[in-house]
Amino acid sequence: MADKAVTLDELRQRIDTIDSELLRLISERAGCAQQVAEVKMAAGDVGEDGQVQFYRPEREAQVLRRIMADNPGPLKGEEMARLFREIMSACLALEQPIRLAYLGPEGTFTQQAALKHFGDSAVTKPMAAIDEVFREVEAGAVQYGVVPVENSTEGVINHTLDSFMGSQLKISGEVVLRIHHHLLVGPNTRREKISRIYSHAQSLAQCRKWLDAHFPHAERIAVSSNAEAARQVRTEWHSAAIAGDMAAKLYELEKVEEKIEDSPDNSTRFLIIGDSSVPASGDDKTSIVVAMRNQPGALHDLLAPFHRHQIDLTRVETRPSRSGAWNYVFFIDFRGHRDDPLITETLEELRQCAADVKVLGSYPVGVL
Ligand SMILES: O=C(O)C(=O)C[C@]1(C(=O)O)C=C[C@@H](O)C=C1
Repeated sequence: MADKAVTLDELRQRIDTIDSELLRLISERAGCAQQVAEVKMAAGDVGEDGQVQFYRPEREAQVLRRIMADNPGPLKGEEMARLFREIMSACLALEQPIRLAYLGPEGTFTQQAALKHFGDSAVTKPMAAIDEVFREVEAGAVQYGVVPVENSTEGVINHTLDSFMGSQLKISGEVVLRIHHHLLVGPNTRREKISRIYSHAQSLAQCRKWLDAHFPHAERIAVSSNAEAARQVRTEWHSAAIAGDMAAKLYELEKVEEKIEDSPDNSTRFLIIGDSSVPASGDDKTSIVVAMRNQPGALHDLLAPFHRHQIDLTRVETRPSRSGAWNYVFFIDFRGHRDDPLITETLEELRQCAADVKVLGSYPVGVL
């Protein structure tokens, strides 16, 4: 005879017991975090900004990596890490709530990236422009800033690279977000009436083929952000916006069509900027900006130390330097931490041939 099937009531009782256990364990963890705060304060564990370092990016990356590696399933590793991300975010808020500025307005992908990286307990403040995010952090009004730096289809965000040139801020983390664009309309708009489509220029470019195929005659209007596009179309019955989930939710728009981006793996990388250096987490990246003398073979000289030491370059970008016409600087990202002896040696060799080398920061490779 087959085993008696488990009933819904029995399963719910089991879930209740497990939830009580989870509740106890999460509370115990939160109590530990409170003690961590006391230990840090007693030890005077201050960073370069003179403040106690409650937020520890390298430790958070290690916690999340371990959770993903040990996850037994059936939940996916990423899903489990997201749950732990929120637990840690709430634990950090008990130590001291973290304050962030991001490229706004509310509802942008940058806000989504900020919450993905820091969790929902972070206190966030939208800024109107990338350089304002830098200024807000420099002024000490917030501890960290979140800015976009490159998109997989549209390339680098020059404003962000240029802002680093005149700033002493360091990179303390990165977060990569899959970007899904939707065609959104307000409550009184019908699809066949759409004659204008608003979005940020980058998003219009990322959906160009889809727009050519489905709305070849609609006027495309570039505005300052996707969230601004979403705000605008709420009251325009003949208009649609291209924006993401956060903006759709914030402005209560209807999705006429989902995931209209031309490239299925459209993603944007964001940087976390702050005052303090981050110790090694075990899987790190370093970003530097290098000014080369204007002479033949400069690019070769620049890359040679990396090649010699077999260092994995993940990005090389060129930008005009601000010091005069025809002078360029290189933004370089590579695997490894500035405290690794191999990286220290590479940077030393680089300094011998470069006019200037500035380390923007070593930080954990994005986990989520
Ligand atoms: O380990 C620490 O330093 C903590 O403060 C604890 C904790 C956590 O909840 O695990 C919380 C915040 C930090 O950013 C890192 C980790």
